Amino acid sequence: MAFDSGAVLDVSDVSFRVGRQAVLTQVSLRVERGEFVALLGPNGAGKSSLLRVVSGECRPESGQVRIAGRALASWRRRDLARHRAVMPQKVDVSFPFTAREVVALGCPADRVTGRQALIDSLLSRLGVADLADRLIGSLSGGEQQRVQLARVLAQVCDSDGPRLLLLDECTSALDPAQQQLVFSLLRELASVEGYAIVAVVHDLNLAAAHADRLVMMCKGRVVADGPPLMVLAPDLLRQVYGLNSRVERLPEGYPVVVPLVGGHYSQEMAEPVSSQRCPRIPQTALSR
Ligand SMILES: Nc1ncnc2c1ncn2[C@@H]1O[C@H](COP(=O)(O)OP(=O)(O)OP(=O)(O)O)[C@@H](O)[C@H]1O
Repeated sequence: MAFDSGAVLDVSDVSFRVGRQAVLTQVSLRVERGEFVALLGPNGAGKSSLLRVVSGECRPESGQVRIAGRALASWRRRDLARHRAVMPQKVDVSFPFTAREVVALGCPADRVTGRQALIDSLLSRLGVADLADRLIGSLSGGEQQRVQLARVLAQVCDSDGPRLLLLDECTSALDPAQQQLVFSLLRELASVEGYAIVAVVHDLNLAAAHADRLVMMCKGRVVADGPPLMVLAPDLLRQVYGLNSRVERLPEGYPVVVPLVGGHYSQEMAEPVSSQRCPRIPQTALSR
C-alpha cells in the first residue's frame, strides 16, 4: 500500500456535537511521523471526544480527518488497524484472560511466527513480564494499564507503514516512576521508531518533559499548540485551568509548572513565551 509522505494524522476544522452541545469546534491538529504530542486541557475540554472522532468511533459534523494522507472513512477497518491503535480511557477487563492473552488480542491475526516472543518482549518493555500468566482481573489498576498498553503496541508494532497511537490517559493509574517509564518508552517509540503519538494527559510536567508539542484544549477548541516552553505559560494556565502557577525552565531544557497555593500569582519564566510563535488564544473560546 502506498502512503502519503505528509502528516500521519491531519485533523482539519473538525466540529462535533452531542445533541445540541458543541463538543468540538473547528479543531485542527497535524501530527508528523516521529512526533509525540500531548493533548492537554481541563475536564470536559473535549480531549477524549477528539480521540473518538479521530479513531472513527464518532462522526464529525464537519471537517476532515486524514490518516497517512487518506480520508479516515476511505480506510478498510482491517488496514487501518495495522497502522493506528487506540487506548481508551476505560478498558473492560471482565473476562477471564491472562495478561499474555490480553496482549495476544492486539496482535494481527496473521502474526503467527514469533508471536509469543513479541508478547513477552512488550510485557517486558512495560515492566510486567512477571505477570504474564496472571488473570487480568486479578492485577492492580496500574498493572492492568501497562498490560493494556502492551496490547495496543502489539497491534501496530509490525506495521511497515505509518504507526499512529491514540492514547487516552494511558498512565492515569501509574505511580510516578512507572509514568516516567511509560513516557520514556513513548518518547523512544516516536524518536527512534517513527511512531506518531497523541496522548491525552493531565500531568503538565510529565507532558512537558517528554512530548515534542503540547496541544491545549479548552471548551472544545484548540487554544494553544507548540513546544512545551511556549504553551506552558502562567497566563494561559490561569485562563484555561484557573490555576495560579509559576513556570520554571529546568537546566534540562524543559519547563516545570509549580502550582501556587492561594492568590500569589507570579509569572517568572526564565525565557518568556513568544506571543508571535505561540498561537493566540481566541477569546471566544475561553469566554464561552
Ligand atoms: N455521549 C455524550 N453525551 C453527552 N455529553 C457528552 C458525551 N460525550 C461527551 N460529552 C460532553 O462533551 C464534553 C467533552 O467531553 P470529553 O470526554 O471529550 O472531555 P475531556 O476533555 O476528555 O474530559 P476529561 O479530562 O474529564 O476526561 C463534556 O462536556 C462532556 O460532558
